[in-house]
Amino acid sequence: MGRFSKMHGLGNDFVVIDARDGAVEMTAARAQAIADRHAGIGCDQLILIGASDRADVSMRIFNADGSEVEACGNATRCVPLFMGRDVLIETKAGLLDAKEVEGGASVDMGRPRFDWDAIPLAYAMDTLTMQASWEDLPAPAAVNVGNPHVIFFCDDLDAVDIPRLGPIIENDPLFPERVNVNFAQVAGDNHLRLIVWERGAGLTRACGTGACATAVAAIRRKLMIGPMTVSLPGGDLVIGWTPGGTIRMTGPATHVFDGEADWSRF
Ligand SMILES: N[C@@H](CCC[C@H](N)C(=O)O)C(=O)O
Repeated sequence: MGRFSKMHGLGNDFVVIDARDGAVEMTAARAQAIADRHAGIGCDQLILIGASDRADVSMRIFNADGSEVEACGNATRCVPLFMGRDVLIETKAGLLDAKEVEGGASVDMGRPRFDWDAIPLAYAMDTLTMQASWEDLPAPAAVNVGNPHVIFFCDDLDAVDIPRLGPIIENDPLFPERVNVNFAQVAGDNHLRLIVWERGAGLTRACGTGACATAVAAIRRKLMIGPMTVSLPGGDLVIGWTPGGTIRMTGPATHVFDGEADWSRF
């Protein structure tokens, strides 16, 4: 039997497994089976905490479809809660410093990247105002914050058919590694509304890296200067970034319950 914790950041939920002893062998099929909300435990992402010789711990991230990815902002805020202390975390997106704060955590999410081949896109183009269009959506921006994001600043978020457009854009050949699709609306001074269609997980209540990428794109587009509040369906994050610097994300993290499972059954 192996132990796990069920955690979430603004309703973006995780099964977190301590695999520092190397006892859990994770595959795409196993991650997908555990994440299944009907036949498994259920989560948007499965998080595997491992040993690291460069940081306090390492973190591997699997989407609900089994794909292993580089970054997850909401899960990164859960790690200090899971470990019971501030932690330096080794991820495929680099070393991330996560500190507990009242009700959650604050994380340095590193430097965003904007080159077309760093997103990555299939061919060269400006990533601040992309020459790409999908139906009536405005020209998007693209930002890599460890993982790839495309961001649409919409006049009326409620008028966008996100469940239909999200998967079309996620799987467009312009994005060779697929993409997380962010639909944002300016809601006030230093305030954005955001709904995210996540690569490999679909609509989630919140996406931390999506909030970071969208805040950075809003600052690059000179829509606001930050720090800003990003309001997602699951609640609010505060994101700060100054050009050339790293992104600071602060927000809630919640430990729901602990459980035991026989991983060989998945
Ligand atoms: N929910 C996460 C992002 C998880 C990974 C993403 N779906 C991807 O495929 O890159 C967050 O809070 O950032």
